[in-house]
Amino acid sequence: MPHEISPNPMLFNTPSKNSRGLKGLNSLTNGTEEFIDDRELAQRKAEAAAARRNQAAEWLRQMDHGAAEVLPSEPSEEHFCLSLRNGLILCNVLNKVNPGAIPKVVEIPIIDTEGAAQTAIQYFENMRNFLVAVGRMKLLTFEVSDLEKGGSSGKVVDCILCLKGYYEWRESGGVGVWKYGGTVRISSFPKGSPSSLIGSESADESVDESESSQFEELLEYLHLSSEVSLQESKVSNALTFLFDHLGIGLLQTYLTETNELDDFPMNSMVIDIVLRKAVKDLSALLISQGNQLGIFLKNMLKGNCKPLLKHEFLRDISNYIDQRSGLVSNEFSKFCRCSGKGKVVYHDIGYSVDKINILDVQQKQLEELKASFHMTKLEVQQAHLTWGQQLKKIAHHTKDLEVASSSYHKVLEENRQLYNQVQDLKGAIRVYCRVKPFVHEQSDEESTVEYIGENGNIMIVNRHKQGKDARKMFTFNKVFGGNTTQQQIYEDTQPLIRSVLDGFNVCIFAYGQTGSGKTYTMSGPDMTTEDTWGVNYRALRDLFELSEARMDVINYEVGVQIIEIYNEQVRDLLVIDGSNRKYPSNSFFFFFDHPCLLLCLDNLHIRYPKQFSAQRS
Ligand SMILES: Nc1ncnc2c1ncn2[C@@H]1O[C@H](COP(=O)(O)OP(=O)(O)OP(=O)(O)O)[C@@H](O)[C@H]1O
Repeated sequence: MPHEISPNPMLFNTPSKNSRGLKGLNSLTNGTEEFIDDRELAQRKAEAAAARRNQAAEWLRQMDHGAAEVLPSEPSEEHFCLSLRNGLILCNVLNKVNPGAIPKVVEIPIIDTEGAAQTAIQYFENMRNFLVAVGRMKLLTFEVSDLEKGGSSGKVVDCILCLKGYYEWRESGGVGVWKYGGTVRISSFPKGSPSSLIGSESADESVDESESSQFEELLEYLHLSSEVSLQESKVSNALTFLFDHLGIGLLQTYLTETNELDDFPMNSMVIDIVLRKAVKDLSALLISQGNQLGIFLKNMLKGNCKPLLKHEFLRDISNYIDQRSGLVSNEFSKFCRCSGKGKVVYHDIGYSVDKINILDVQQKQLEELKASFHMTKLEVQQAHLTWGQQLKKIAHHTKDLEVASSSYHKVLEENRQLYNQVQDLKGAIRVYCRVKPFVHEQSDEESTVEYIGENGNIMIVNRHKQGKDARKMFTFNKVFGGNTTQQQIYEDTQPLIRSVLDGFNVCIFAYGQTGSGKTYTMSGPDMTTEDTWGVNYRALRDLFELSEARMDVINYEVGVQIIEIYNEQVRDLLVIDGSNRKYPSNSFFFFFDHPCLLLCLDNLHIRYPKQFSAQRS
């Protein structure tokens, strides 16, 4: 399949009014800027489009009789699309260009009951067959909707001109390169310079006739041999590459511009100016190349060089073209992109200096961000390292704690045993005496307590007796005087509560005559005031506090039973059913399955049962 040159109308199909021949292009290289307004630009574009459409229509008319009937030589855009919409002309022409490309063309639409819809489907089949065939031939194609109102008729025109170019190329023997809208021939080199490759319309008519005839002689000499076609093809390929490269470069530059900066003036005038400037520079380069090649060839024809054989001549031309292609390619690369860093340069586009600065600033910021990212990464790595070390330390400490904890439990057990041994040594049964102070109305009376010793002795005096019988000494574990506080009373009992939680039974009760202060000592005068709490409350408070403190080690269950012993009758005070409250027998035994704290809440006028014991297990 032949090589096709990119059909960008902005670059390659400059309308004749605005087209520039050799001299016109030269005049653009003097650095003067030419500006046109949007209106003029639009007008030029419309003219160019109409010219191309007319060219396409004319060719279709030549190729197909049917087209000559329905399609005028200068149709309006609407008429043009309308005439082609049924696909009939296009299919017929394509079958002429490439016989058998579309085997079945719907010539006369069948109008049946379903009417227009059916007709449209048949037309559509023509269009579809045409587009498929064109696509298969790797030619320019378009969408069916481009023939509808609002579609891009330019694409349809491109397709037809492309087909035309292909057809002409085939007709001329299918050698070398081709492009629609203008054939590429070696004869166009000297006459129109390489700029003629841009489009057939751009040939400079003012070229010297004598020069032209000299080149015709040259062509004669070369006999349009296949070698010439090969060189022609090489030149065209090189130029095509350059055009493509330029186009992509421009597009990239433009997109980079518009993406980076929101305020880029995106109007068609600016784009047109940029493209025109690019085309101008490209054309200048091509002219320069063409001139040099022209001079080279002229010199050869005039005999300035020594006579060459045909193959030497071809070799020299080939070398020359290779060399120049490389140079031009470098120029365009420089134009579009900086080599190396892929940074876009704008020295050929004056309006973007500010944007370069912005890009530089952004580049700088990016580098700063990279540096800070690098720093953060290092910090994270450092933190990771430190955490790792700390984790190791913690693991080490945890092991130490495990060891310490196991030895702590051993020590605790030892401590428990020693503690309870101390309690044992203090006495399994301890009897304390508390002297009741005089209450208000008794304040004038004389106390019978004559002496209270530190070792638990108390001396009682009977003032009604004389001599030896008047004084009696009693010994207890400890004697508490009349001004002893509730806390002091409890202090000697407190260690026994811990023993209960260590698995020992403890019984605490008060004994004494009526009004001697049993209730006062065991319960206290005022339950609501903690300072006056008696032994019972304090013992229970410690019991719960201790069991709570040991919660992590031991789970204690605390149960309560409250009984009343009165008149040798035992009653369970927590039984709701009154009939069962009494215990069946008069005798009452305490059986301690579990460590027990027996507290006497109130009077214990004991004649206490022989079996009663509060022995420690
Ligand atoms: N240590 C004390 N200090 C001050 N007041 C006391 C003391 N001991 C007892 N009392 C007072 O003596 C009175 C009798 O005390 P309490 O009721 O405790 O005696 P009791 O032995 O329980 O009597 P009963 O056997 O009749 O129940 C109460 O008013 C009490 O407040």
